[in-house]
Amino acid sequence: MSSASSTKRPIVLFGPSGTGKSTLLKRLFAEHPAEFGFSVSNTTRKPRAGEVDGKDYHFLTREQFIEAIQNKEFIEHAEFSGNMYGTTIRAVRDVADAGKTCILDIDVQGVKSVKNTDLGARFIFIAPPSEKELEHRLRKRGTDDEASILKRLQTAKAELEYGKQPGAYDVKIVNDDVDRAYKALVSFIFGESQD
Ligand SMILES: Nc1ncnc2c1ncn2[C@@H]1O[C@H](COP(=O)(O)OP(=O)(O)OP(=O)(O)O)[C@@H](O)[C@H]1O
Repeated sequence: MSSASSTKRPIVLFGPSGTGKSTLLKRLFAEHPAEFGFSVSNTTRKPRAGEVDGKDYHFLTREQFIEAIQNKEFIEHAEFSGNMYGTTIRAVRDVADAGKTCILDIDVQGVKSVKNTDLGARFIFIAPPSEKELEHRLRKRGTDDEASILKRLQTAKAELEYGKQPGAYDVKIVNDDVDRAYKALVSFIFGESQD
């Protein structure tokens, strides 16, 4: 394998809401700004002042977006407040072609979808020390109301179940102590298993 894409295999992080994926990624991007990138999302929302097509988002019409869904171009897509948003396989490949490792922070449906592509991704399951601790972190984070917390905990059960399936991930990192978890993350990402 010699193409840029094959040497920059995307990294998929998944795991229940509140396990600390954003916390770990924030540190990774801060310490290695040139090496990693996020893919540019697609949306049917109108550009806001200053937003650049292809940089902030790929701005599509609803018709274009629906056509792309039908052509199976999306890894994941969803509708929020009347606008469609999604990540395409192409957008992930673009990051590798630009010489960076694409990081995807997605849900289990997205994970399954990436597995059905030839992106050659590596999968990292970020797990909480326990369901109790997960609930504690979500409450402490203070970004969600009670209904949203309960919904996240419900979804978490299914995600933890998925994580038990054989072949679900390449590595599981329990985010008990954030420094330890971060070290495990970096060691896997830069480790020998990269190619
Ligand atoms: N190892 C840790 N120990 C204690 N608290 C942690 C740890 N890692 C993260 N946290 C805290 O837990 C909360 C949830 O973390 P974070 O927002 O990074 O989760 P997430 O997995 O990205 O969630 P979401 O999928 O909802 O974006 C945050 O308040 C964060 O500061």
